[in-house]
Amino acid sequence: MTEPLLEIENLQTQFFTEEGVVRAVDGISLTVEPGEIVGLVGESGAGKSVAASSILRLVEEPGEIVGGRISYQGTPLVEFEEAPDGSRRPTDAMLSNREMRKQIRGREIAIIFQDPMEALNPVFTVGSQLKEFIEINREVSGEMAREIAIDMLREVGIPEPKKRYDSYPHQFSGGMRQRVLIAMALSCEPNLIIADEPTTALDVTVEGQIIDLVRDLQEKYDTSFIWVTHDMGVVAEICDRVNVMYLGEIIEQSAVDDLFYDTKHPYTEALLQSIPRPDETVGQLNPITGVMPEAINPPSGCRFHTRCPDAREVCQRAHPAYQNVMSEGRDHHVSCVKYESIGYEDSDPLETDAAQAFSGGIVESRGESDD
Ligand SMILES: Nc1ncnc2c1ncn2[C@@H]1O[C@H](COP(=O)(O)OP(=O)(O)OP(=O)(O)O)[C@@H](O)[C@H]1O
Ligand code: NI
Repeated sequence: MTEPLLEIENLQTQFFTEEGVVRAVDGISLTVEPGEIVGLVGESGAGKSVAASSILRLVEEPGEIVGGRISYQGTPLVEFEEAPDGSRRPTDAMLSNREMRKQIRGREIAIIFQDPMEALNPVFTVGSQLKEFIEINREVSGEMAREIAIDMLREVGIPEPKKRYDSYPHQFSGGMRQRVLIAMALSCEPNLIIADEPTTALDVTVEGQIIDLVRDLQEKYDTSFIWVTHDMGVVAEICDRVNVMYLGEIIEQSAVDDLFYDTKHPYTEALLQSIPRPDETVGQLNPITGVMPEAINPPSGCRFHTRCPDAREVCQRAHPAYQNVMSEGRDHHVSCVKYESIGYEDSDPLETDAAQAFSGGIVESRGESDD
């Protein structure tokens, strides 16, 4: 087997706030193989963006990566060891901030954010920003960088790229701006692009066009992607493998078809139930009941037990192990008490929002964060 392009082991990222410690990413592990599109899916607040920015060590204050390991082609981007006094410190091998900036960001791993207006400066032309990015990250300048920039604009489907080079970001539509960001990410020919909900702000037609574009470019350049989304429909269209996140943890991970056709975790099941289908009216949709609890004080045992239709008494005590249960010979990881022999079968059912909803009761949102 070839070495994975990116390997994340037991990554933990926390925010130290006045209210307490937010365990935004709480021990996730995943790999990205060369040429693969790996999905990271889950509801708002699951920790997807924090996980994505941790990879490039772009976590903002008061956040900090506090544990685990990330390696890119064998080079440690994040790595800790125990100091003689028992505290935790970065290893000598872990890249410095300067090395991250000079060697990794942009050149090896690029990131595309949800909001192109935030990434593009409104006072400079689209072309000049793309050109500058190319000059900083590749050993080219002047006319050569300009030509590469125009080629990239053409490559991502911007019509009349020579003319549009001199346009300002506000003269582009949302979809076109997102194409510019994809051009920017691709322009340094990175091996991995992290795309954090790049199509969420776009309408469905434009979203479809961007997804087609990414699929074509992926085939042409063999770039790997980590695709962050809350939309299982997008996962089905674009991903090879998927990680499902809930409250800072990955609770299921498998090949995309196995996730859809051999679903193991009740949370994944609930996410799949909530995808709108053309043959169903909105009334038939099955939204997931309740809201995700706060990461600052997650539920005991299985973190999903408060909303799980299958929850039993044991689920509020036992934190399920993350284990490989296989789908027809392929790796399929899940953390759910049902797959352990710790007495799920003999345990009494729990009254949860979801259990009530499934028996026809009225579901009340238990959201407390907004009031
Ligand atoms: N700067 C911050 N300070 C404190 N907590 C933060 C900060 N940024 C993120 N968090 C917390 O970290 C957790 C994970 O947030 P994150 O943005 O990664 O979620 P997400 O899965 O990307 O959600 P969305 O789909 O809404 O983008 C949340 O509980 C969030 O409140
Ligand atoms: Ni996010």
